[in-house]
Amino acid sequence: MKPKRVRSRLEKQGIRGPSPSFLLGNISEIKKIQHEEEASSSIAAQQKVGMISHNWPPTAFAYLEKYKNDYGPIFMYSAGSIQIICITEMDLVKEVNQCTSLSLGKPSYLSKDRGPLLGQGILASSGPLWAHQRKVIAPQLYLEKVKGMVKLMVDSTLSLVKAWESRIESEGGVAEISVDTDMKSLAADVISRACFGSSYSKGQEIFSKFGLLLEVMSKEPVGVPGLRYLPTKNNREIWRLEKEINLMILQVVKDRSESSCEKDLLQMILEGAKSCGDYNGVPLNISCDKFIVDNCKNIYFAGHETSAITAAWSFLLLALYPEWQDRVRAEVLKVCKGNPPNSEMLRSMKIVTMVIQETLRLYPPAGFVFREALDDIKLKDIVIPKGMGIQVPIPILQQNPDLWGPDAHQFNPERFANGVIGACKIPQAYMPFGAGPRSCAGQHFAMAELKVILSLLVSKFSFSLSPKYRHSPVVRRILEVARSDVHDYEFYNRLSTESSQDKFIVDNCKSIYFAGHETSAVTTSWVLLLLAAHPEWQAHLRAELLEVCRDGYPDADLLPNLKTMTMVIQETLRLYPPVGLLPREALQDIKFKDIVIPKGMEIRIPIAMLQQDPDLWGSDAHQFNPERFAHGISAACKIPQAYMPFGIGPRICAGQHFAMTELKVMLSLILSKFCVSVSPKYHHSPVYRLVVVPEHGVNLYVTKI
Ligand code: HEM
Repeated sequence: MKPKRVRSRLEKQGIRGPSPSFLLGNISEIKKIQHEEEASSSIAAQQKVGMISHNWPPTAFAYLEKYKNDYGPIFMYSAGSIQIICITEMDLVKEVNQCTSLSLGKPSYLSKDRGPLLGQGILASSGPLWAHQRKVIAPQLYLEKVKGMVKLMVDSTLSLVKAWESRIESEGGVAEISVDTDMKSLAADVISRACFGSSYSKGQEIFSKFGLLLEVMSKEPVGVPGLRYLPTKNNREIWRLEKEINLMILQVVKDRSESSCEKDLLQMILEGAKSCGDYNGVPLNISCDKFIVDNCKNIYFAGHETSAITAAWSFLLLALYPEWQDRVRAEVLKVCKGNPPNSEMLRSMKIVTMVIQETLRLYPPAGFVFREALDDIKLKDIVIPKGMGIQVPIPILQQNPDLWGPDAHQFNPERFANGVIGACKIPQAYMPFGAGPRSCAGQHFAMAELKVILSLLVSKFSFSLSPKYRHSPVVRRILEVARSDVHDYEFYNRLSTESSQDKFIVDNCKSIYFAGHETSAVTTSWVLLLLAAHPEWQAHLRAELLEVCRDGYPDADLLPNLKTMTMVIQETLRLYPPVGLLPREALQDIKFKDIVIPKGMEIRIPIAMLQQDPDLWGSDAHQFNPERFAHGISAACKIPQAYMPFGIGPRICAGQHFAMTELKVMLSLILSKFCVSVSPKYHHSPVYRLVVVPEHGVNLYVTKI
């Protein structure tokens, strides 16, 4: 049904929402609301004075808060071609959760726009195909089966315990550990063992590629018509990874003999694939191979990052609330008596359970329960038209003070002492694992895994917060409908509007920060990378520094004598100019040479291309050769005006002397103390994101001289 008709049917029933624009719907507006909120977020403000607030949903979902205030607890909005009704009213939430009709399915964009990740597996499918998959997969994750998997969870966690023990010892008793990274590897190990049994190392390889696919796909918005078919660089990478992953999974299946007695999740998917022809006589239209591949990917997707991030949040909260850390440790010691936990012990851990429940309330990994009306469907007294997406925002409901009391934004596991029913006025508002027939099939698995991880690590280690930690929960929009990128447009718009005095001050502070921050930072990184790749120039520079500065630091008088340094920076700025394009707009008709450029036309000068044009710079234009600047810019290039890393003309960078001084000071201090070489992890991929940046960062080996 056409979006306009769908909306008008809901409008007639009193449901309102912002008017959508053609093609993008409310995507641009949503993006703007988010930008504004994130810039002035109270979380950021509190962070500055060293406080951590758990009330993050109003920032991460600022657009939903705004629409809720403007249009009431049930409202609609539009994300590209997708029409969505968002429900925060509990009576209707309950109806959605209790609805068992197959007419309420998963949004079709999940298997379309997110096809390479989810395909038609259990997470994304609907109707009889989902019902068949649920019947195959869910029983394998029931409590009884999970009991048999506790040992593999313990084995994985004990490997991490060993690794942390030796690290802490080598670092003198205290180590600063990036817990979220380690939790990701641990959860990947657990799910690989559970899914692939004895072939789990192959599984790990597959899933590490899947992690890459996830990362590439998180850059792609959903809901923008036709986008997934375009052969963009990102899409081509997605297609390549998808093909590789699918082939690798099928190879593991092929290697597994017919008579395999494995009891892992893959085996049960293989069994299920044998009967994937029909469900109660309804043909399912899915090949065996696709059934297997998509469900392997779904289980990994559903069960990896969710558990990893929950474990990481739990440790953060325990570090923030040492009294709860002590209570967890005391309980584990009492229950396990120094032994690794088994399923019986896990069942007796009340405090650990409460801490996990409270963590999942404040930081639920899934932002929404998503559904789609596959037919017109009546929920309470609202008929939701076929094709409408339905969203229930989990974090907003789980921190609603009307439901949870005045301490709704605080960490207080005690509220779960008498279970979920004792914790919340309407217990159905607690839904970290979703609700109803489509609730998380792996929740017993996840709870067991989290209890194993927490109990083992808290009994062996004590956690406190590193001063480097910055609290900034964000929503990675993998499954949520997206907002397209209008960043460049907004940036230039903001620079050109000056009205009040305050605005003048605020906008110019922001402009100076924007203009002077990332540009200098990224140039320093590129210089260091180029010097790491060209050790002969690194040696020249170091010799110059010794000669000019002796053992001292460079001061204003010495800096002009650093000739080699200037050449190296100039050559870096030629090859990697942070500002790749110079934009202008004709505010009136304007004549250049014999071309009249009409008012309103944007003009772009591609700096990066001009600075590597062999006709201007010679046959070594693409090579790093600072020598070309030995006699200044005019000798380096046939037409010196083609060198414009700082722009050109009356609008040339006002901070170029500041930048050159900053670069020289930073580089001379770094290089006089350290030697750099390229790490094998470095992957060269310069990309243009407002400034030209190394896509995967710059990994260097740094050794002290
Ligand atoms: C803390 C950890 C986890 C959280 C918070 C979580 C949360 C969720 C949520 C919110 C859903 C969607 C429910 C709905 O739409 O109503 C879901 C679905 C699902 N989860 Fe989990 N999950 C976790 C771990 C796991 C694990 C470890 C596995 C597998 C081993 C798993 C397997 C699944 C599956 C198969 C589904 C699809 C169910 C269906 O559509 O029928 N999850 N999960």
